[in-house]
Amino acid sequence: MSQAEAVVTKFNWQRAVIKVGSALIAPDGAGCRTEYLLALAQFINASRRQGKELVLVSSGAVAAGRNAMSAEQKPTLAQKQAMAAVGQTRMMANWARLFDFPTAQILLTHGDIRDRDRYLNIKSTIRELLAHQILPIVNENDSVATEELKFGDNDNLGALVALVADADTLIICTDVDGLYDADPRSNPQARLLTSVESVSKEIMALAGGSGSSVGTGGMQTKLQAAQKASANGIQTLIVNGYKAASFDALSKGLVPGTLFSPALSRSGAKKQWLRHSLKAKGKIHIDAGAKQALVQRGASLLPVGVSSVEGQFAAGDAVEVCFENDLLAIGLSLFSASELSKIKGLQSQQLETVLGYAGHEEVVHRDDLVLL
Ligand SMILES: Nc1ncnc2c1ncn2[C@@H]1O[C@H](COP(=O)(O)OP(=O)(O)O)[C@@H](O)[C@H]1O
Ligand SMILES: N[C@@H](CCC(=O)OP(=O)(O)O)C(=O)O
Repeated sequence: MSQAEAVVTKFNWQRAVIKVGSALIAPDGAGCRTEYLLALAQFINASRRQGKELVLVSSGAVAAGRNAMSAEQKPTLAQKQAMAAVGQTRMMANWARLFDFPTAQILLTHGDIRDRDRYLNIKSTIRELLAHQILPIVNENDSVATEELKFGDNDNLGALVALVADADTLIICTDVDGLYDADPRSNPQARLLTSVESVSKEIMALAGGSGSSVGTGGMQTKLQAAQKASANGIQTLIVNGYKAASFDALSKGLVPGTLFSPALSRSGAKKQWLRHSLKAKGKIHIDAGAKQALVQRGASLLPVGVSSVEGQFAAGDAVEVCFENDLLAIGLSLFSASELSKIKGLQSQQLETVLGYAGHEEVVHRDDLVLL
């Protein structure tokens, strides 16, 4: 399908994670530039003015720090980690120049996402930054990531961030127009696929590795990310970040590259995850006022509406939310059963005195709650 036909596809979104590859940050293979980031920054500005929310996942720390060190053509892992440590601050300064609102840095390892407490903290941090109109910029914490702690590539990190940030869309900006039926660098006859319903084995087989000197993973990791996102009800777009026209199209709700459909709705995916992947560890019984807030207003569950707690669960565990013994919802509790027993029925401003620390205001945040 031609590029002209490609822009006919439309898409809707409200909260997106935009992943930017090293090639856009460091088009010369080292250092960082704003040349290819201006159109993206304009898109971010325009989208925010429309009330949409964005999180950036930015690669490029290693490339941005490359010039600061004398290293061989093929640096060792330790050298790359040192380059990332230098480059990360340079890259953040480069991003900050593009926006007249605050940006925030979040560096993650795989271990952070696997650890329940850290996972919840990352989730709350992103939520809070978005609520304050601050742009979170995420990268892998390259200086501390060892093999077993590594995401390895920022495409898969992008999919996980989309999940943690509760985004509906993942936009991967790279140096080609989207997914082709063969690597376009080596096959000039390759054709662009404008939409993909499901990331099947056949689709996976189309992807090759990275063609650039700074990229990691090539199209393979982008398809893995699209697969992960799709299974979690998140749509993925792969677009050419070098072209300002890509961002013009995105601003108009048009797809300038390849659109991967979600396998199910976001709420359906959440429900499946909460019901089947996570076994509920306990029950929270709520009063009539809380039931009304949850069902009619889609509100978060606050301690004031909790009447009793059943079972032993830790913060981050899945729990059932019940009203008069009817199962109403399932969600992730931000408090352990013992903490919740102490704060049930209390107003938000009383929590700190009882718990001895200022914690979450909600027991179950509405983003982590599915009505049944
Ligand atoms: N089927 C394919 N369609 C498009 N690009 C492909 C395909 N197979 C391999 N590639 C390569 O993937 C590269 C993009 O991945 P990568 O270099 O890792 O970029 P980034 O730094 O944006 O993550 C393209 O430049 C292209 O050479
Ligand atoms: N964390 C690394 C990025 C690794 C990576 O996935 O790069 P890319 O393929 O350009 O998205 C860095 O900041 O250099």
